[in-house]
Amino acid sequence: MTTQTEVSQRSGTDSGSTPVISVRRLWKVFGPKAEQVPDSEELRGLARRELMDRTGCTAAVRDVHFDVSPGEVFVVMGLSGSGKSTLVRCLTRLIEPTAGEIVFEGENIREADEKRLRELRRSKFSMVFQHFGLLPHRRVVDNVSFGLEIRGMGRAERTKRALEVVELVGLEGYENSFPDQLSGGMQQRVGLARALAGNPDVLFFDEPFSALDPLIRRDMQNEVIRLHHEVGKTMVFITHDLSEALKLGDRILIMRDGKMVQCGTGDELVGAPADDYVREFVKDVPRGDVLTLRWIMRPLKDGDALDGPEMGPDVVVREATRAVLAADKPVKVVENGKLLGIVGDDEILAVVAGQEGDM
Ligand SMILES: Nc1ncnc2c1ncn2[C@@H]1O[C@H](COP(=O)(O)OP(=O)(O)OP(=O)(O)O)[C@@H](O)[C@H]1O
Repeated sequence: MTTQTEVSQRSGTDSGSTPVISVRRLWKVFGPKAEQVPDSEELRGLARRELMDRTGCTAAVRDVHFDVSPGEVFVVMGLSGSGKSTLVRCLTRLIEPTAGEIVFEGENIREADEKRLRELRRSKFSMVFQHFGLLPHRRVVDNVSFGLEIRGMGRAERTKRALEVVELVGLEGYENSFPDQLSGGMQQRVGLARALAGNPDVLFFDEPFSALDPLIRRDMQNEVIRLHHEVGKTMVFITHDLSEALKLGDRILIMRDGKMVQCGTGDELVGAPADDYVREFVKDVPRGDVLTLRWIMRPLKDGDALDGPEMGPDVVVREATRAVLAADKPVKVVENGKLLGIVGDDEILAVVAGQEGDM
């Protein structure tokens, strides 16, 4: 079994690359004299209700810190009111943070003046919201090129770029339609195309698919995965849906009452939930779909046969099940030539049986 220390080592500053976004001690407090809350040892620790009674303030984001690596899909998840939207809006200063540090590509965003912020929002960030915000009197291609027009790009060039991204999001043939002639899923594709048109460094998604029917929603999730493979953008994605978070996120930050409860990969959340809140979130997740062999392997024992097949520690249990059960010797879990542990029928069946027990 992977230990807690190994987990926190793996979920620390990850790949070692310079983060695109680095957040430290971030606070957003709404209410009178908000700035006194993060500075006061006494007020900082108060629960929501008490803080409201004492100061009239709500701490929507409390002392949050994380890094987002280049090309990562970073998901912020939590129940309604946990502070997800406020947190993500603070990153681009659509909401002004109360305290803390936000560094974007080496630049302290909190020090940016209005002009610089406008530049950043035009050229580096894009947002996709649940409400598409499309301009009803403009055709798809003109909706998509709208941001480029504001930047002062000429008609021919912006139309060319818009047509490229319209094709990228699978809307070829609908360039000249008006938004109200499109389904919800297609309108959200226009929203995606519009966000991609300016070739931003980071895409922010605020619950973009919550209003869509489940099947369309699944299509759009697959679309984001496909686009991520194709364009490799860094993405910050808000959702309150764990299955969406697990499907899309390289890492997931779980929030509760403005605080970060846990930040890690899907298998870390499912394999080592930080507390009962996270445990409750992940309790219905089919463990075999998320956990990897690293989580279920056991140490080598005297008498173990060592001539079984080899697999990597990051193979998902579901994908390994057939091969492990078919082998007449236990599978050796090997990483960089080093034997990490053993997985046999018992380890696999414990996960599969656990899953059945949960259903
Ligand atoms: N402008 C505001 N003034 C006062 N309180 C606010 C304001 N905006 C948000 N809040 C409070 O901050 C907390 C976090 O809200 P936020 O909208 O960020 O949560 P959320 O997790 O995004 O929720 P949802 O999923 O419902 O959008 C809530 O208690 C909310 O009432």
